[in-house]
Amino acid sequence: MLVVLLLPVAFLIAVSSNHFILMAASLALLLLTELLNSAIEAVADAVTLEDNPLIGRAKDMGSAAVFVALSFVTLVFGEALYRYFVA
Ligand SMILES: Nc1ncnc2c1ncn2[C@@H]1O[C@H](COP(=O)(O)OP(=O)(O)OP(=O)(O)O)[C@@H](O)[C@H]1O
Repeated sequence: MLVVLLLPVAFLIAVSSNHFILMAASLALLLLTELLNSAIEAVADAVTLEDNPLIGRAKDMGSAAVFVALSFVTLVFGEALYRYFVA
């Protein structure tokens, strides 16, 4: 959802085609990690819904991957918005 909303924003505030590609790539990375995290969660829940330290670890690492991708989106879009509105 966030990805769909931010893509037109990227198109509007990008200063060059390469800049737009960087922003679109950061969104694609976020979408990829979200999909893989959801896949890990689905497989983990299919294996067992009971408490299991390894499943907990797998889900934590999936969430951490999403956090890393989200941080990158924040960095890329933060810089672009700063450049557009302030600089
Ligand atoms: N079967 C399990 N065994 C041990 N720990 C679990 C198990 N299921 C979930 N957990 C722990 O609870 C946390 C939250 O799990 P949950 O399945 O709700 O994922 P989530 O990160 O909330 O998912 P979403 O990305 O949809 O918000 C996991 O990060 C993990 O630490």
